[in-house]
Amino acid sequence: MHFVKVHGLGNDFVVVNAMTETLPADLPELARRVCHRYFGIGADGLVLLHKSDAADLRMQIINSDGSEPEMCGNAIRCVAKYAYEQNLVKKTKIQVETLAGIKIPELILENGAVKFIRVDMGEPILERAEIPMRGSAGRVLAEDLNVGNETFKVTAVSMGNPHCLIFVDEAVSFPVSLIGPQIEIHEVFPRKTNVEFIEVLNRREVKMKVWERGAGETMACGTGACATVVAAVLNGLTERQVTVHLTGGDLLIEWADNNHVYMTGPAEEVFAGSYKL
Ligand SMILES: N[C@@H](CCC[C@H](N)C(=O)O)C(=O)O
Repeated sequence: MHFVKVHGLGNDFVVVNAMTETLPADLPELARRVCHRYFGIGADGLVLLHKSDAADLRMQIINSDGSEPEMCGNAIRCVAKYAYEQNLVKKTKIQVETLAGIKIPELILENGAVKFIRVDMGEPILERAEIPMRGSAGRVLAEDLNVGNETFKVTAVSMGNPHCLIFVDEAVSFPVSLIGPQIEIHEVFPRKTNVEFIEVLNRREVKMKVWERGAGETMACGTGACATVVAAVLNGLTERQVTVHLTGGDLLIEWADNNHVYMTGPAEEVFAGSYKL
């Protein structure tokens, strides 16, 4: 199976063109195998490119634990760059079908090369039941969540996939890998959740650490950065255009007046190879 290893700010993926490669039937098992850091290629997720009847192509992502999320912000930037450079599409504004609907990455070129990708991530979902999160109807804003013997103030936002956002005094020293997995599988999130720990630096900059559903702590999360800014605005903490500093680098996020969230950041191809099925 031919693949390309890519990353968006260290959030890394194995990309396979499923339009030309023959894949085994058990895709969750394939994802677990190729993503394994010691016995496989090593990645946070497996990304498959398919033909689409509704868009230029369809992106399917499978987390390293074999679960299938609705959307991935860092992967979609990598996919857009790959599709353009491999001539799978011959335009700079690409429609990509995902389980969270059609998203639109736009390539920003410098001297003919892709420098950044700006993605129209669509509208955030704020209604509790649609995130989904259990409890009475309405938005989830700075609401108490009991985790073990601690209580956190959480805000919940879906960018197609669920995010539980917590503002903390210091992101870098926060015990992400202790608290993150407990919230990921908390009973109030019926489809589990991604968890973000956010330190507000000023009204235009935040630091964020993430525990991802199905992948654990990663160096960056694109949908998580978008959800972070939506949560920060809703809590009155930042402006609508914010630089999100992640472990792997920065994303510029704008929650625009048309209610769409725009994410701008890089994508890199690291190497290509073939994997023995
Ligand atoms: N890293 C991604 C999100 C990948 C999916 C996530 N783990 C989930 O299960 O929702 C991003 O950049 O958005």
